[in-house]
Amino acid sequence: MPAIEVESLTKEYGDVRALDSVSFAVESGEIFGFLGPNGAGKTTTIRTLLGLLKPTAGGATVLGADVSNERALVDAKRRVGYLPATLGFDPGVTGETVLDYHESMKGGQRREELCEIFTPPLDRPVREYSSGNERMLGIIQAFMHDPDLVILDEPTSGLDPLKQEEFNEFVRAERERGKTIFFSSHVLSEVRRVCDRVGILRNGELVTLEDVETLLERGGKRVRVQMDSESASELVDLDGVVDVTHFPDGIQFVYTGEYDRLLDELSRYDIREIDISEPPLEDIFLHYYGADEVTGGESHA
Ligand SMILES: Nc1ncnc2c1ncn2[C@@H]1O[C@H](COP(=O)(O)OP(=O)(O)OP(=O)(O)O)[C@@H](O)[C@H]1O
Repeated sequence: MPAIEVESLTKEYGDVRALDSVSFAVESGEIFGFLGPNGAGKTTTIRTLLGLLKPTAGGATVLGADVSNERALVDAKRRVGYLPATLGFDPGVTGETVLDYHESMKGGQRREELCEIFTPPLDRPVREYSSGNERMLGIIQAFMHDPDLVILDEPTSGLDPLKQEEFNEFVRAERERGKTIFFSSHVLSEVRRVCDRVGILRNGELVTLEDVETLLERGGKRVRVQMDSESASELVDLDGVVDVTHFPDGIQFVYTGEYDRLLDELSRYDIREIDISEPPLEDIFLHYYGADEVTGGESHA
């Protein structure tokens, strides 16, 4: 049984269609990346999975419970952890009190262990917390009852790079323990390091659903060649050459065709230097999002 199953899910807010017939499944024991620029519909999907919003059409199940069946969902949610994008802890109480409250609601068998990895100043009131400390408190809260499924909405926002990496390592270890992680993000590079599969949402529609390796393979290779400009302008006519940038000393492009064809073509020219590398994930996403939206999303990353 999949941990999450979403079937033709549509959600409208008045005239705004935030989700348009979205379908996907998250298998038990995987880290599933849920990606999209701001406003794509990620939070709407998560809030529907948690029973906080009613679908306009279609539906979903979480750990086998229909999200429209309140009673079944309440039972299932005991085995679910949730880290919202906006945390909203009471600013007047200490971190310790926040955790006591959550422990009394759902249990806290992993609380101590988590407080050693993620280290917010528990004796201080939340109003004195940096955004990174507040995020760490949220992470402890989401995992402390050892849930089978954890839903994370932009989990690393506010964390410094070192803590981000510790968090990513922690999440990978959770998968090894058989847990399922739903990882919503618009930080593209982090998804590559952590997730097994990704669903990409754009304007409320699921535009792709595949494993991260395939996504990268389909993205082709980035090729930077130092050569004279006349040869460079001939090279761009080769099938599979896209996203071309000309430089005074040569050319850079993404190549999505057969490698043999590229090597044959290159052998015809006088090449001073060549560098072939994986394109940044951001470039791959250009094909899914369109340039404006990637630029818009990046500024938040
Ligand atoms: N309560 C609401 N009323 C009206 N429109 C809403 C409401 N909540 C969200 N929307 C709209 O629905 C769309 C999807 O929003 P949603 O918050 O789900 O996107 P998101 O992918 O989570 O974005 P972000 O990364 O910025 O949080 C957006 O166009 C948003 O403006």
